[in-house]
Amino acid sequence: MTNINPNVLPIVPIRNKVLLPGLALRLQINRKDTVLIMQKIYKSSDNKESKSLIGCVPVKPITSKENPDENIPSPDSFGSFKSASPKKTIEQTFDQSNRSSDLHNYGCAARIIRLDRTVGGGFTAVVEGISRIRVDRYVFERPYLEAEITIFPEPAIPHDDQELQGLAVSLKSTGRELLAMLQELKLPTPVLTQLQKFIDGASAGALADLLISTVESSYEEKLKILDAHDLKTRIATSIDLLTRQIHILKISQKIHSNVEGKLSKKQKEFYLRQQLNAIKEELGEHYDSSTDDDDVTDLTKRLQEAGLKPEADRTAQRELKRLKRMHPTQAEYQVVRTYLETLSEIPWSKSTTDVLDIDKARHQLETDHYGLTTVKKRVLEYLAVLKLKDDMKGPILCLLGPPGVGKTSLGKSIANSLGRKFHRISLGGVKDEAEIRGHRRTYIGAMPGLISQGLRRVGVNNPVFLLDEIDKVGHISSHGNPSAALLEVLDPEQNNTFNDHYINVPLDLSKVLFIATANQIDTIPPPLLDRMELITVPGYTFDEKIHIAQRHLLPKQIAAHGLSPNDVKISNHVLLKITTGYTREAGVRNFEREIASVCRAKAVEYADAKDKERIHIYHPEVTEDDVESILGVEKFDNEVAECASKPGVVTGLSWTASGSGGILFIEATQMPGKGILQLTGKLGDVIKESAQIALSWVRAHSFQLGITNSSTESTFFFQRDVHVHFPAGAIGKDGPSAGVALTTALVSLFTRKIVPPTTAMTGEMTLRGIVLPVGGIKEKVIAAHRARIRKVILPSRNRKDVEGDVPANVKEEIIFVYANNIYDVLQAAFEGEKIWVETPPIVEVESHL
Ligand SMILES: Nc1ncnc2c1ncn2[C@@H]1O[C@H](COP(=O)(O)OP(=O)(O)OP(=O)(O)O)[C@@H](O)[C@H]1O
Repeated sequence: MTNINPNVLPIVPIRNKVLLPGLALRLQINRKDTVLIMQKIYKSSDNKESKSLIGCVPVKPITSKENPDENIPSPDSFGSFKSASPKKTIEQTFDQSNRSSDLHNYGCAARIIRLDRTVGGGFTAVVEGISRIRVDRYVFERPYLEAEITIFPEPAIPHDDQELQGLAVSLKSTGRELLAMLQELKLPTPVLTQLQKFIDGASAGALADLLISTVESSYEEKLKILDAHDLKTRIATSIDLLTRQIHILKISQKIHSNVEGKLSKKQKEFYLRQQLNAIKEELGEHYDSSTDDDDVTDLTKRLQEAGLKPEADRTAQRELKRLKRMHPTQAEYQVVRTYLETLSEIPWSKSTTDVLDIDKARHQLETDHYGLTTVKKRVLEYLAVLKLKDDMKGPILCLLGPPGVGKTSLGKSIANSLGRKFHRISLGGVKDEAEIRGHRRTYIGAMPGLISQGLRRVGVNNPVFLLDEIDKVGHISSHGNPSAALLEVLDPEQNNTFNDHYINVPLDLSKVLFIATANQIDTIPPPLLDRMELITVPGYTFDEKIHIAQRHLLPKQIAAHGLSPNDVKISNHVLLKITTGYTREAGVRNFEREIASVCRAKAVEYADAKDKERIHIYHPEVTEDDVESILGVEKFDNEVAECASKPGVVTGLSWTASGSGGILFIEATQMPGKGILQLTGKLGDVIKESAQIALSWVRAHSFQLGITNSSTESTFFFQRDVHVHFPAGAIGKDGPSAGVALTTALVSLFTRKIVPPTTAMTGEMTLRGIVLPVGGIKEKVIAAHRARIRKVILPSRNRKDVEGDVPANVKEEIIFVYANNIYDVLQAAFEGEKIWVETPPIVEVESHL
């Protein structure tokens, strides 16, 4: 880190103002330079003393020829002792256009005591003068000015210097005289007390600086005081100026007393307030009111540039008028200012140009994501329509799928392919309608809603908004109904006049391309669902995951860890070990995390070898053993193999709440009792009813299945209780699709016959034993494949789903058995074992016609 040498300081040119030691000044600063200077200052934290020092150097005065208005006394100098106010248009900023040759030779070293952002994106800094400096040589001018300086510490008055002693006494008495005049003006006591304290306590040099800054003087006079590092000259000049001011005050008081009677109470208050501000400002206690004026001008300009819609413009003008009438210390001032700032930042008419090149878009989608064919196809159709019709009206796409399957990154890729800006709005946990629609401005701490904030952030009115986790948005409550607000956002017929309570003028969202994502469908309110076109993004098979890893995740992680593609090589079988042994998910998020851990370890190894100059011993290949030493022992065993076969246990296929498929073990056990069926595992009503149906069917066919000895025996089931449990008890389960698995589990329990754990099943069963089709087949089958299931028993009416949707490699590795009725299921589940003593009756097949 570099130290700031106190003899070399960054130079901040200031216009029309002079900073003197002991005084504070507010500067408006052009952003680009500030960032650079601030970086320089704050980075060099080693040298605390000089840490936040800058040199404030006034710009040379413009001669009256160059600017004839400059030396005309300001009209507000009537009796007041406000310093000659700079022309409002000339800001006391430092900007790139100032060259060293424009600057005065003397300045003041200052410490930055506060830094605030302004509306225009710049900064204002409050600086405190420390000591006079002379600029000896500019070290460089770009990107900001920096100069070698000489510091002039404040000299003490030597005891034997009679002349200086005398001057100091004279300064104090002139100061007291000025104070007496001010007391007559009835200024507030705290200000006067402070001034009194200075006069009594401050050294002559400091007092000269302070008093001079409170009297009316021209820029040139102020520069003269700045140059006067010699005490004698400084005190003498100050006495002159003070005496002149006292004289002016006396005259003005005379006029004032004549006029005062004619002033209304309001005018008088205004007049006194002006004076108070001037004093406070000079004492460094007050904001620079010109800054606020600049704020308003700046706001007006920005509102003009924002191209507001007529209705918004009317509101803006009305509020601007109110703002101008307000005093900045009023609490309401900030509220109105923030509101106008928000209005000016909404992209009313700014938009990006769409790149509607289907071929390019196809290429982009293909490069960013592996697989996901349906989604890509649908997106391209969407773009094609957009190209032909030039209108975004149409259903909102909703990507539905488990976490980590690339829904968010697909959204980003769509935005990229369209050449649009992308913004993600996370709706998970949004319970309050105001979060979508904003708070009314009467509310303390009111803010615009997520949609308006998103527009503000992207700065254009045609971005791609990804409404993430739309299924987690809250429903009606005491805080309103966020999903109803979303409905308005997503409705192409209404969203050109979306009403954000904070903005309070209609916003046009019709150019925004909304894409929603959801993990599950059940919790999406039906009206919202109705507006959206669902595109399912199913979980990946191991094969797909390995492709994704080789093509996307691994190169991404290698680059993220500062390595080059040849520095880490992971073969497919090692990747397979990572995904099977360390992750259990439908998507690839954890897989990516584990790959990142491997890359991190390789990065350390690589850097180490490089440091020791033994790069030749570094091996880019990652072996299975490396994986174990980096990631530890495998977290997940082969799920199915782990489960020993037992009577009463059957592997079912589920569609979990997270939207992914999964396998689940249904456990049934019996005990002596009274014929009670107990069900556990956080089950919904439908699944409970399926269990009842299963038990009834088994009881009805108990003789046929060899469970009871005669078809009339009824005691068997009355002497025992049956308990069925669905493990992972904390996760809610529902739906009819466990019907066949439940029946099989009960048959297995009572017949003591075993279903191999590598056989899984799904399907609804009627009381007559007919097997009905269920949903989510693709996800369930993919999950079964992930869990190394060999045989899957499915309703025969689901055959088309397997044939149409399931990836070929999965189909190759799994045996599918399609069942019309429960007898087919039992036959397949018990793998040809003889399960019935009597030939099963022919079950008639339901007609679908
Ligand atoms: N098919 C794919 N091709 C390339 N990368 C993918 C694919 N699917 C997922 N990824 C990568 O997986 C990571 C996780 O994806 P992303 O964050 O988009 O998941 P998500 O589905 O939005 O999850 P969530 O529902 O939790 O928000 C990203 O780095 C993404 O690039």
